[in-house]
Amino acid sequence: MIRVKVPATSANMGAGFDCLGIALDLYNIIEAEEIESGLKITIPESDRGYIETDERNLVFISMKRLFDEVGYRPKGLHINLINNIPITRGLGSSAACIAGGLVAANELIGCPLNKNDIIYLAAKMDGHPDNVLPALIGGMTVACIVEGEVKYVRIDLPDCIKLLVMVPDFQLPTSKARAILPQNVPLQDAVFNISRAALLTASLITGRLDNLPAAVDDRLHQPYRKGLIPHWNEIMSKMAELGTKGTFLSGAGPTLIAIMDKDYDKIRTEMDKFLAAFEQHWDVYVMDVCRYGVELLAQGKGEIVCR
Ligand SMILES: Nc1ncnc2c1ncn2[C@@H]1O[C@H](COP(=O)(O)OP(=O)(O)OP(=O)(O)O)[C@@H](O)[C@H]1O
Ligand SMILES: N[C@@H](CCO)C(=O)O
Repeated sequence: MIRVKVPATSANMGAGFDCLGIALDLYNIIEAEEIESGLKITIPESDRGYIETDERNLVFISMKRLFDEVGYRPKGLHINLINNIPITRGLGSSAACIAGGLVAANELIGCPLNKNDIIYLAAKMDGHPDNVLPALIGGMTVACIVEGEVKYVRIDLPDCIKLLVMVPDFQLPTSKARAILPQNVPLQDAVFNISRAALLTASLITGRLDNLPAAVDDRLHQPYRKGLIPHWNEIMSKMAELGTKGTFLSGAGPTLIAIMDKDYDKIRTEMDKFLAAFEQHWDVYVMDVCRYGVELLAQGKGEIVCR
């Protein structure tokens, strides 16, 4: 039996559409073993109706993709899923299936693929590397796909940074949140975003946290998606008033994330109270960045897979 622990992730971080991402201290566990025949997928009772338990399950699809890639045919497969990452909320639940499923399959058959093979396969499956890469290697990642390879840098953020993660009680499929984006954007909007994505990355590397509220601003996706998030403007104003270092839509939404460098619990309590006035229910968490990405769990100990 292989056990893999894979983190939630937040893509885009405002301006870095499809290229920036960060791993969060919140995990799913995938257990997998080869059995004599058939496919058996077990999931938590609370996920019934949300997650498929047949060949359409994304963990199975990802494992099969790796087996096909190396020409391996398992006799049968048992997959057990322990899920903590909210589904379809912009916290990389699908990327966790892809990253965790590929790593579990690779480990199950003696690691025929190396780290870079897995990163590329995962990015191809998800269509962009901004969730799967931090899920695999942890930290904050900057990445693009170039000629059959993912070119990337992994960044450790300053220790004082924690994230306020605000998860509403409704789902927003990535497919729906991508379908509303325009196919072309004005040159000024492209310049607006590349300048801020570069500023965000450079500021996080050098500790210039004062730049962050401006650096997470975006014109490529949030202006189109914010209509899908009730009370967007009020929430953004409140976050600025509380002195956070910038708030952004997590991935395709609907979760919102604020960067904090102090007063973590005070801000969480304030936001909890503020959001309670709205008709949707919001769960509000303070989360650390996950530094290591996917881990192989063996006898209670974690082993980092993608060093
Ligand atoms: N634990 C899981 N097991 C199997 N399938 C899952 C699991 N979690 C998510 N999925 C699949 O992924 C789909 C959600 O993917 P989607 O890209 O819409 O949201 P997300 O990954 O949570 O958000 P984002 O990509 O914005 O971070 C679900 O509908 C389901 O098919
Ligand atoms: N970059 C992606 C992340 C969600 O998969 C998006 O914003 O659509």
